[in-house]
Amino acid sequence: MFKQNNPSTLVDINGEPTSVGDWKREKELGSGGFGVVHLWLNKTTGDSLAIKKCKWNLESHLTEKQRERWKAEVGIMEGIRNENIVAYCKMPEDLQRGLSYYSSQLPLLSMEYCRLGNLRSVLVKPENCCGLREMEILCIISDLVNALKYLHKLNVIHRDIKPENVVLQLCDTRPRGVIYKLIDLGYAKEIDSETASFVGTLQYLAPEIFIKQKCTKTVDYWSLGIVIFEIICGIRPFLHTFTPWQSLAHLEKKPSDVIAIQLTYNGRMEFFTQLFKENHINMCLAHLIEKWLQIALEFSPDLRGSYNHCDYIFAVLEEILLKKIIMVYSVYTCEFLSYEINESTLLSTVQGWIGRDTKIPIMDQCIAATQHSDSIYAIGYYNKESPITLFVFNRCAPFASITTQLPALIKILFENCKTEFKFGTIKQLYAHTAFFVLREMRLVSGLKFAITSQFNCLQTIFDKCNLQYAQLREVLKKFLCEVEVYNYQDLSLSAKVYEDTNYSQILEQFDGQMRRFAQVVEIFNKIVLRREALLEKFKRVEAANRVAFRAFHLDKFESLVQGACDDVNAINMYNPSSLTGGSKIFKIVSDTLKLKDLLLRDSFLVSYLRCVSYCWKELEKLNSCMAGLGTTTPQLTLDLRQLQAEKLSSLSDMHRKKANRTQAAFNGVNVLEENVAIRYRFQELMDAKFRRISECL
Ligand SMILES: Nc1ncnc2c1ncn2[C@@H]1O[C@H](COP(=O)(O)OP(=O)(O)OP(=O)(O)O)[C@@H](O)[C@H]1O
Repeated sequence: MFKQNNPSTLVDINGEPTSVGDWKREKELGSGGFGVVHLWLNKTTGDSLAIKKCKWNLESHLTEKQRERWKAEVGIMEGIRNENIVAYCKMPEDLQRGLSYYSSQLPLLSMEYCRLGNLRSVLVKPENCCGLREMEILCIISDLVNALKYLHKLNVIHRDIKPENVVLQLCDTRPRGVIYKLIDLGYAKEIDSETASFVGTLQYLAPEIFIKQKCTKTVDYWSLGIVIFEIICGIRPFLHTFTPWQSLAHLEKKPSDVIAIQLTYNGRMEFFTQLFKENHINMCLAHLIEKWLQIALEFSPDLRGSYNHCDYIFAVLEEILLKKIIMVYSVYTCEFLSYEINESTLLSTVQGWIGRDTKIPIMDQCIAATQHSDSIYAIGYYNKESPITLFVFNRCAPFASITTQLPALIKILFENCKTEFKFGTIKQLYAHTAFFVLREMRLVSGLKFAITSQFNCLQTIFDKCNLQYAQLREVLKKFLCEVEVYNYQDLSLSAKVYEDTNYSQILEQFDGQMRRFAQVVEIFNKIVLRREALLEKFKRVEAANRVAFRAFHLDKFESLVQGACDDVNAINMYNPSSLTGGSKIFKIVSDTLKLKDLLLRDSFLVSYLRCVSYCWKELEKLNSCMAGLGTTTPQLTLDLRQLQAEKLSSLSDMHRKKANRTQAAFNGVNVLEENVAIRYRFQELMDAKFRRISECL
């Protein structure tokens, strides 16, 4: 480290400043073809800046055009204000002075520092070898669309969209705490400029750039398509091991709906109209994105993306992001299902789709949800932030006989274990093995999540049952009170009134009412007994729930995932010969299958699920029975009141007055107990059952 003539600046051996006043060059954030980006930190204020400068040994070799491009980037960046494009930051004067003393004529680009690295560093993680998770993908798509729409509106084409040019920044307001930003507008240029030139990282460039056609916005559509495919599947879609020139001829010949071309293990060229199967997104979203990729990855720039307006391609993506896709986990078939829904999709419609896909008849489907909804519309269960919102169980059998699907390449390896695979295929085999173990672990975690949700739902139904039970008791008590008032008034009547025919008709009706009430009470009696039995059963389920998870062995799945990811890492980094045979893959896959099989056959888990199904079914029956009584009994009460009113109006004024006087006198006394005459009148109705239930009320 040398102190130079500027006293507050320190420089390294190459004459590059490492410290200017309070500012210290902390580390290199990355470098590309021409530039190198460093992190500068102010030790007093804690401020940070990412400063891009031309590589020191390159500057004198740059052509005039390259110099212009460099200056253009700084110029464009200064005028840009978009949350998904890295922000230009004016350099503090002292730092500017210190740095420019040692830098060339080329301007420095000072930007906000995005501390979470670039998208490439996320993609190279072994657990992402077959693509990122859905939520992350949706965030990236949304952020890139926002940035590109903005640039295109300003008539600027980025021309170098690739994972290295997407950086991650912390963001408190985002659910995942991350925002994605585009960097490197070094190749961006105003639309309507001259024909395309070779710029950018070749693998992401639109084909017309290689054949020197006019460069339009559609080059960004192509690169965006390649990036989106890569974040979903983990590899680029078109012959990812070929150079762009090698793939060009094949791209030219590809039909419009082809969104990927791959060499098979035996050297055949395979064309795909769908995403590679080894990815982590739901089927519903996958189909929508496949359709979009068909317009983004159209070979002809004239046809690519533009339908009837220039932002059509972004509008389609935005529409996809707004779609409501409900995620369902079927415990019976141990799989994830996904369905596109809207505000008017009925839950019964979704159940119909589930029935079609899982073969669980609707009447045997038991639906548990992460969020509670009594709505008949499926939308009540939709939650954008939650990966699964509905769990479906088969009341009749915990699990179907499940055959686990292996990735196609692994199947080929197992069927032809003597085949010598090329190194590229072996790498892919390890990636698919890691994908397979990750997927199986996700399915097993889904099952655990399902069981937890089912238990929570059962508890909610039980609480509802208790509430309904208490309400029903109140309703029945109220009815009994009405009866008491009725009898009470009856007590005060003279014999003459009893002979009144109209009145005796009312009495008959009353007797009828009481008989109906006796029936209600009889049902309630059964409810009491059933509820007690269920309470016992529920206590057992509660205790079993705590041990039901012991069969899951998620720790063992985790170590299998770790092992598979370590192998992916090793084969990508240093190509060890120990991994070239298929035995390691065979072991990981068979250990995973064994673990899953043990879980699905676990007798405790199976009987636990059966017991929950039984409780659930019984509770549902009980609740609907109570709901029925809950509506019948108030009606009985109303009818009784009506009878009372009729009775009173059939009495003369004198009798009514007498009745009221007596009522006042007997106020607060339990008439049913005290009055012998009334007890006689209703003794037929107050049979043993009835009295037992009255006591229990
Ligand atoms: N603002 C920033 N915050 C954090 N890291 C950054 C920032 N800007 C750039 N980087 C890192 O530096 C790397 C190189 O930056 P950049 O792409 O701008 O250089 P380049 O020389 O123009 O590259 P290319 O060869 O693609 O033209 C990026 O991939 C990224 O990892």
